[in-house]
Amino acid sequence: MITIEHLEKTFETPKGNVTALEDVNLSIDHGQFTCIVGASGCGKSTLLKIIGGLEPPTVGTVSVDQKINPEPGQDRGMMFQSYTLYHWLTVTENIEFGPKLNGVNVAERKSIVDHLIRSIGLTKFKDLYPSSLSGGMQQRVALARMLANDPSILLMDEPFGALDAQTRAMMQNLLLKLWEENHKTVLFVTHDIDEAILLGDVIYVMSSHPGKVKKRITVDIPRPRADQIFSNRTFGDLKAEITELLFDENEKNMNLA
Ligand SMILES: Nc1ncnc2c1ncn2[C@@H]1O[C@H](COP(=O)(O)OP(=O)(O)OP(=O)(O)O)[C@@H](O)[C@H]1O
Repeated sequence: MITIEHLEKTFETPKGNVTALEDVNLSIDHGQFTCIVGASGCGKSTLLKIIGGLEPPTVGTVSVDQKINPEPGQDRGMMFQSYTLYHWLTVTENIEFGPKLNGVNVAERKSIVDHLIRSIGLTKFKDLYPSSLSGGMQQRVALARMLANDPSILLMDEPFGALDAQTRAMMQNLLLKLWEENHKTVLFVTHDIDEAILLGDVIYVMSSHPGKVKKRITVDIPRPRADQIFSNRTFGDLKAEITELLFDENEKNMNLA
């Protein structure tokens, strides 16, 4: 569904060129849950923005459903670590914002919003504004707002990075539940190795300066995973492997600093 070939991204800055990504090649199947882990600055966000059409590649191609280097589109929903809800709109209005913009009629909008608000467990909070919600609740609304446009690809940039451990575990379970219902294609950036193994079918470990794919790892652990995964032997082996791969990158970053 997504194929990336020889992707390079160089930013021109007053201090010279910064090559964020170099010769990145990867391929993501329809319905696959793919995680990207890598040291800070290895180009994870840049990669997601290029796939989302928010940044053009310098060299190479991103093909999404056979469209080459596509502009931003409804087929790709994005979610970020920072809380990005419209603070002047209620929970309901935030979720129905996209469908309304797309001219979806009132009855259909209501059905989309009711279903999503139930899925994220915020029915009682539907008329509140974001400022009255906790961080975890805001991210649940952000998830619902992304899903309201029914994108086939979810591009998620450390969406749970700012949440406490318990809220994060709850969000991971919610995302897995929704993904198991509809099997959308997910590209999920995280710093958290446990999270990547819990969620991903495939993990790309990136190296930095410039960002490249260091290793593609298949997570061969049966689903559902949430309850038993931490005692799974494969989990331990994968965690040790990824930790070692990232340790080298963090060392490299420290030496560059
Ligand atoms: N708009 C920009 N202009 C100039 N340089 C940029 C720009 N965006 C990103 N970069 C540089 O590209 C590199 C990759 O940045 P990016 O934010 O993609 O990394 P990241 O892996 O997502 O980092 P983090 O994990 O810290 O969020 C960094 O060196 C960054 O400084």
